[in-house]
Amino acid sequence: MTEQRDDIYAQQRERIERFSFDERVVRVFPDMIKRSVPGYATTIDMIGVLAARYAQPDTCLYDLGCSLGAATLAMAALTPTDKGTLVAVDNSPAMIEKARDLLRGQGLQDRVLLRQSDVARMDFEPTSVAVLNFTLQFIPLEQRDALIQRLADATREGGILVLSEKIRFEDAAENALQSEWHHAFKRNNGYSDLEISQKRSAIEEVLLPETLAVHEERLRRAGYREVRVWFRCFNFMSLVAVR
Ligand SMILES: Nc1ncnc2c1ncn2[C@@H]1O[C@H](C[S@+](CC[C@H]([NH3+])C(=O)[O-])CC(=O)[O-])[C@@H](O)[C@H]1O
Ligand SMILES: O=C(O)C(=O)Cc1ccccc1
Repeated sequence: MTEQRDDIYAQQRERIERFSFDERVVRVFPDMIKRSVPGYATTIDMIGVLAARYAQPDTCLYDLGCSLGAATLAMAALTPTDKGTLVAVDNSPAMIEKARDLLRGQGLQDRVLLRQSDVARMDFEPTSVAVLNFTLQFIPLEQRDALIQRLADATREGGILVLSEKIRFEDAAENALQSEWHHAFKRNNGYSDLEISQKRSAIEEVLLPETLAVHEERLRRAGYREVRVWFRCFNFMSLVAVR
């Protein structure tokens, strides 16, 4: 399949609408995320590695906010079929529709349960590996504590949550510098200043980054015993929290 280039914000727009995961975004999503999130491919590869290490039999392996199922594919490739049931969830109908085609193309339609659902409202079965790979950042702030608490409660002892997020820095100068580096990354990946600035307006009220300290504190409060940063690049990071 040829990947479609993301040119959604290339033309000057009169009005910038709130960013949403609609058909237009879905069509260019693999290109968009690769060119926008530093280290994205590494997070996907290591989710496979971590799933292989922490998956327990008779549990679910959750990919929450799965988009096109990249993390699910990585987990499926590295975990034996008897080590947990793969469950991939997203609330965007357009994402789910395309993810279903992609999973079928990989022969994984019977191995992966694909669900269209709001992860902040769903019930969790016992789990050993849960993944929120750049998803929590889109959940309303007031719903985040309860979601993480319900996930922690559903996680078996020794199980993990992989939490990847765009982060904010308390210190304004640090925040500005890290954002500037992120924009430099995007410019080097072929986005123009106009694209960068229009996309920034579109995601402003939709993607709400929190500080690393806020994430760590929430995870500890929910009952995760160990919380470790395993990856960081500019204002993007990924944590492993062990129950
Ligand atoms: N409340 C919600 N419930 C379910 N899904 C949601 C919700 N809010 C947003 N989403 C979904 O979360 C995904 C975020 S993208 C994740 C990348 C993927 N994890 C990947 O590893 O490729 C990250 C990004 O685009 O920066 C989208 O598919 C949304 O529809
Ligand atoms: O593009 C950006 O500036 C981001 O912060 C990441 C992103 C990636 C894909 C959808 C929305 C935000």
